[in-house]
Amino acid sequence: MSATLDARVVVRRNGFVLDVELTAQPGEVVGVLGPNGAGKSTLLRALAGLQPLTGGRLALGGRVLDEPSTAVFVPPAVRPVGLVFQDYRLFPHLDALDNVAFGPRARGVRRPAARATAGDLLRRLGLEGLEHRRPAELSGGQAQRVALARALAVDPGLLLLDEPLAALDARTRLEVRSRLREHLRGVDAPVLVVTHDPLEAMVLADRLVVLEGGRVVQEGTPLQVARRPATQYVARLVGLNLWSGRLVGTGVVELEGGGRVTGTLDPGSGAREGDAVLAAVSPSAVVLSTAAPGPTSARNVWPGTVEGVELLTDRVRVEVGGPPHAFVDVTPAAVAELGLHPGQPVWLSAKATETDVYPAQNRTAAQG
Ligand SMILES: Nc1ncnc2c1ncn2[C@@H]1O[C@H](COP(=O)(O)OP(=O)(O)OP(=O)(O)O)[C@@H](O)[C@H]1O
Repeated sequence: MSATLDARVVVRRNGFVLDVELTAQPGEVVGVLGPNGAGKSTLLRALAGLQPLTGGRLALGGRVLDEPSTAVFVPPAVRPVGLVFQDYRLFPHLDALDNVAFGPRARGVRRPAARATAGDLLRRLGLEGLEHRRPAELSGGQAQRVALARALAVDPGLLLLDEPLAALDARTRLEVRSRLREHLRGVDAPVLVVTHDPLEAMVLADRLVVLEGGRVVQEGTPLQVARRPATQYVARLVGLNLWSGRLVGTGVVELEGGGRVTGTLDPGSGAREGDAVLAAVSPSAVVLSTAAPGPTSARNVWPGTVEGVELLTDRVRVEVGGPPHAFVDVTPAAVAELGLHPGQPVWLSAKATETDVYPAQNRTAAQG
């Protein structure tokens, strides 16, 4: 079935308000990212019908599934929605084939036809030969594919996946992630993948929707989001320094927390003097020194104090209080040579060409 998802999901509960507009095309994979408590699960549950809307409207292919104002509510069991739970929730007493055949059976398809559909799906997902294994006899990655097959068996108009790789160990996750990406590419329905893992979202999704506090704070392709984070949360996820302020000259930003930075502003961005803008720079593009740098080509030079030193896999990330506050990546050798420690005064510099300046309201920009 191929249908467009068109929803405004409003759920009010115990002081928490989720209010999200969401559209997705057949074949499009949308990654929903957000910190704990942002409302990701609530959104997923609302789309599946496990959490009724308190406002708004949910339509799939023009058919209304939930609309409180008109008292329309299609119960989850008969919704054309496939859901893959984080822990898969396969029936332990049924083999893979009957787990997958369950959905069509529950919708009235006769056993031989339901099993034939299930067999086809298991083959498509590379599980031929495992039809008669029970969940306990499958690896994590195989169980995940059975859960995906089960969700696809009802030919869903919308496919939802909740943290699809969370139950796997780190080593398996890498392999399963690329396979899952291929499988999701072949689905002829809008697909929503909820995750708090940015890498998972970037790899699996065509488009990202970032939720914070029940609202969409950013939307765009993985590349747009990674290059131009709209909030501190997103900046942390994609590993960039992000400062907000106002544009006071060509590429010059007066920062909210004090100080100025000069960056590169895309002339097509439409930003004018006085506009709220963001400046982003990679921690690897900031240079740290213990003495004031002499003449330098870097337009941004400022003093700060080391607040923390953290070893990443191959680099050391130094947190420096400003203003502006910054994360700086240095080599482990540099930490030793410079004797970096908390409380130490240092100098930072960053080139204007490495500092990206863009309008703060980039939700609409990212959609274009
Ligand atoms: N069953 C519930 N009853 C009442 N409030 C709830 C319930 N489940 C979640 N909440 C609240 O709703 C808000 C959104 O929670 P939700 O689980 O949707 O966030 P999330 O983004 O999925 O978070 P996480 O990444 O931690 O799973 C939170 O404030 C949470 O405390």
